[in-house]
Amino acid sequence: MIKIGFKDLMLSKEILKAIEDMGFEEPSPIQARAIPILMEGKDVIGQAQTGTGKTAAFGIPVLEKIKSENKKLQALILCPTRELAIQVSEELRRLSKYKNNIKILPIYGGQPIERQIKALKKGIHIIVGTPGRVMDHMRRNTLNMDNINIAILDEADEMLDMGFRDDIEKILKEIPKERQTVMFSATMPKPILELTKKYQKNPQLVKVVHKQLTVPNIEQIYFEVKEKTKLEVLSRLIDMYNPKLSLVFCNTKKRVDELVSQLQGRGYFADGLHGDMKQSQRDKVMAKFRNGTIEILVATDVAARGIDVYDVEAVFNYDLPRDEEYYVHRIGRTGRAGKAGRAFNFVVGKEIYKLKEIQKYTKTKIVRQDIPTINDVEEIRTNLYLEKVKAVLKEGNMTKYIKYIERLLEEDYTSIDIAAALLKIAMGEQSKEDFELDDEFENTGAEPGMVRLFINIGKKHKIKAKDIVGAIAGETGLSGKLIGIIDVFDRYTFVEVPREYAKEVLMIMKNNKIKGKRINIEPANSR
Ligand SMILES: Nc1ncnc2c1ncn2[C@@H]1O[C@H](COP(=O)(O)OP(=O)(O)OP(=O)(O)O)[C@@H](O)[C@H]1O
Ligand SMILES: [Mg+2]
Repeated sequence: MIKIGFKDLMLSKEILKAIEDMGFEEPSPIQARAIPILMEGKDVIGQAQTGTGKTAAFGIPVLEKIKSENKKLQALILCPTRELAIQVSEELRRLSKYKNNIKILPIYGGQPIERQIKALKKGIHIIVGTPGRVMDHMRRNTLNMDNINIAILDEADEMLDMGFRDDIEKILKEIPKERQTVMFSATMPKPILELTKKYQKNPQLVKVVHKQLTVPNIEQIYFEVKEKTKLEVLSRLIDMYNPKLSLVFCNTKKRVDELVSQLQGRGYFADGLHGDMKQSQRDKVMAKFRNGTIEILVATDVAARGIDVYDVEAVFNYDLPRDEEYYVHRIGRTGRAGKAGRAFNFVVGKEIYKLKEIQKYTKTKIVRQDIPTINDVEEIRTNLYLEKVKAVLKEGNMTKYIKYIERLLEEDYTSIDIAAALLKIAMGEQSKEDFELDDEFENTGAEPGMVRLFINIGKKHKIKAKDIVGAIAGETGLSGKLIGIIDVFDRYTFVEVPREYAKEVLMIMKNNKIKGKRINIEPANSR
């Protein structure tokens, strides 16, 4: 088969330049096949696996079709969630970098409608919106749909599903009939294909066929767990694999909130995303996740469709999804654009049958693994350190350090003992086992095995419990789950840490700052 390049797709030089800036070397299969058909003006049903560039597959032809000198609205893209509407409009902005007179506007609920109306008045060529808000504008007559000649439904199956179907129908009825109608998704359940007949004219089915519905570069694993142990298993997996970013799916908003506070309590940088949150809050969380301030995003299925965040290395189905399609979309948040990813599934009791259904539907094998023991976590952690040591050895450049080690060798220590001692320090484990209890740690009122530390955080602080736990975990290198928080009171708080770590925490945190504020920390018995 001849490889098609972007240059073969009859694109304008502005688009080709933007594609190059974005680092796309060659079109993905769905792009190579769908772009020419869309450029011809035909209706398309496009299906291809998650993370394979469907956005640009419809985005590039849309941008090429816009006549920017005409200040009228010419294209409408509908997306199921606000986060996706924002993301798609960002991708279009990047693609239109050198066609900078094309105006693109995302419109979604939660944002003040007046602001959107004002922006619309300036002349917008492409709208990327959620059905609800687009309907809102239609009712207010703030959208002139008369010149739209292409309508795109991203995540078409989800959008046509239940709740949105009426809205979509009303919106499409407002758009002139001689339009192009396009639908894209990674899944196209049969009943939905039948529905498209109603909206599309002689649609071309562009399906990038694969045996599996999910991408092969995602390693898929399941664990048989008890409901009670899910949190512990999740923590161990995160400690073990140390993914840059993780996405954890729960089935309800309540479960999301619960898990977020449990993870924060264990010192992880976690936050939640679900439909009950205010838009501004949702935007903040997404932005923090994209820039890595939040490392674990716990979400309902609002984050399952279309969301493209670069460093998501692991997806957890903390609760198995209710239907098979959602499995495909959820795990598809990792392993995007050819990168590797891992998907972990927690299976409780009879849910194993559900998992079998999922495997049948996706035509993939999800491999069973034993729950990692604390020793496994330790083993993997150690391996990570040893890998680091090897990397430094490979780099060389150690003359300076060799000199120091020679001093110890002269004192009759063996090199193997010295190396072991250094590793112990590097792994933050020095003096743990032979730690002697000082009197100051007696009677602090903590749980058995723990020591309570008093922290004075001063007046008018904006420090939250999770900041404190997070800072202690970060500064001391102790995994956050070893530290418990009691509560943040007016000017002070207590934390509980395991006895063997108390001295170390105290030493490191003395004169330390949390959120830029100097804290005062001491054993709680002196209170
Ligand atoms: N030709 C290409 N070469 C390299 N990267 C690409 C190419 N096309 C798109 N990408 C990048 O791949 C990532 C995934 O693309 P996109 O979000 O469009 O996937 P999708 O097919 O819509 O997935 P989903 O089904 O999850 O919505 C994006 O970061 C995008 O910028
Ligand atoms: Mg997409």
